[in-house]
Amino acid sequence: MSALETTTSSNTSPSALNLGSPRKPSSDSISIYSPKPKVAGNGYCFSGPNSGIDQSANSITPPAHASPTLLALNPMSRSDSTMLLGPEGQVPPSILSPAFTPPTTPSTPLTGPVASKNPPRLMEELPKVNCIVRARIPTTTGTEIFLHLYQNSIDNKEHLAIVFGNKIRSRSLDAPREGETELDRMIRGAYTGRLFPGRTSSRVDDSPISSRVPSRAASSTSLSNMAPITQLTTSESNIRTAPLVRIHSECYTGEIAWSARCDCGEQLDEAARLMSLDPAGGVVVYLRQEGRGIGLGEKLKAYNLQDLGNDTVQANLILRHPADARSYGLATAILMDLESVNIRLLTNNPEKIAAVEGPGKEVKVVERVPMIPLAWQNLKGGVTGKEVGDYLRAKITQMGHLLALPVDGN
Ligand SMILES: Nc1nc2c(ncn2[C@@H]2O[C@H](COP(=O)(O)OP(=O)(O)OP(=O)(O)O)[C@@H](O)[C@H]2O)c(=O)[nH]1
Repeated sequence: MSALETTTSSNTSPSALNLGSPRKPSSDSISIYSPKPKVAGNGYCFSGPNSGIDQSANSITPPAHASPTLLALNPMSRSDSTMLLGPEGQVPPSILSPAFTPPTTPSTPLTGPVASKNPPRLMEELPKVNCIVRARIPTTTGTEIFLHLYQNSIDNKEHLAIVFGNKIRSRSLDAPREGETELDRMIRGAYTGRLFPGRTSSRVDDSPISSRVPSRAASSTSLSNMAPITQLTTSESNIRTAPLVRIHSECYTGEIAWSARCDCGEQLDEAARLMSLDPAGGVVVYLRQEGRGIGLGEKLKAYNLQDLGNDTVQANLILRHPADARSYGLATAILMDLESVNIRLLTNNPEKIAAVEGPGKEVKVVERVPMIPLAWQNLKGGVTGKEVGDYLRAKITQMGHLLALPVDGN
């Protein structure tokens, strides 16, 4: 199913997929922890020599780039821990991973001003990015998008920019490459207008007017679903011309596997819908930061910990990951490459707003556009169920997301 279809997760309730509901930790579930730890002071130690656990791993030291959330919620420093608890009310080391697994996207210590509950991890220097190919994608909704594939100087992942509208261009893509022919340029997508059989020049849009990229932005399609906006300081005209931007972290489960544990698929669809209607165009910067940067395997472990009664933040911490292992330097660099430096950012995440602006304020968020879950607006197509409700609540209460809980508390 296309990520742009608005019905991705709508009718997929956990019960329809025969998923069990999360269990609260009970004395029964505690008994599965093996070997049984012996409490020593505030920590644990093992009596058996074959525990298989590195003793030094029993004290949890947050990684260097851990956000203050991690420090605050470090299970061994919390007297009121509500996490998966051992017999003495503490986290049994048998469920702690023996070592911290580095996040998949590098992050660096904080340098910028603190503007949110979880201060942003700003890279001291922006990574270098290079758009190596771009292609037109006609989509199932009728909107045409231009998919830009990026290489970068800090990881080997293929991060993407999904561009809506025909005003936004990549500087690195358009730059001439030594020795290339016009055909080479067209093959890598460095052309203006659109391709058609027999086209010979990349630079001149010699296509018939009737075949130019259709724009739904100019149509009279209703914007009634559009979320209310929170205005930041800048002139009205700046806001009107700034493209709508979504910095979206990869979520295999929410975008491909119909998961109703999160609203990621819904957010991607909604961002695409809004951008397809916006006269200023839009960009989805799609970062390969699965599981808030911890990777799919670790996220799946986190889901099991959530079914054992922990919330999304606690599960990460038990696995010795930061609550959020992402950084956004790549997004900043990609937006600069797309010459989109004044942006309207679709997010509820205060950390993302501050971080995407970059260490030298290379990008400016002139407006934040909230992403209110569709179900909370009584709109169709939203993800519903206990798991997504718990997840959204934890993002508000634990991660400071700028979202008001619905009045009925669901
Ligand atoms: N570790 C972990 N990652 C999750 C979980 N649920 C979703 N994710 C990942 O979280 C990322 C999406 O982040 P969100 O917190 O939804 O959104 P955000 O980007 O911080 O904020 P918004 O811009 O407001 O959506 C994706 O990479 C998902 O794979 C979870 O329970 N645990």
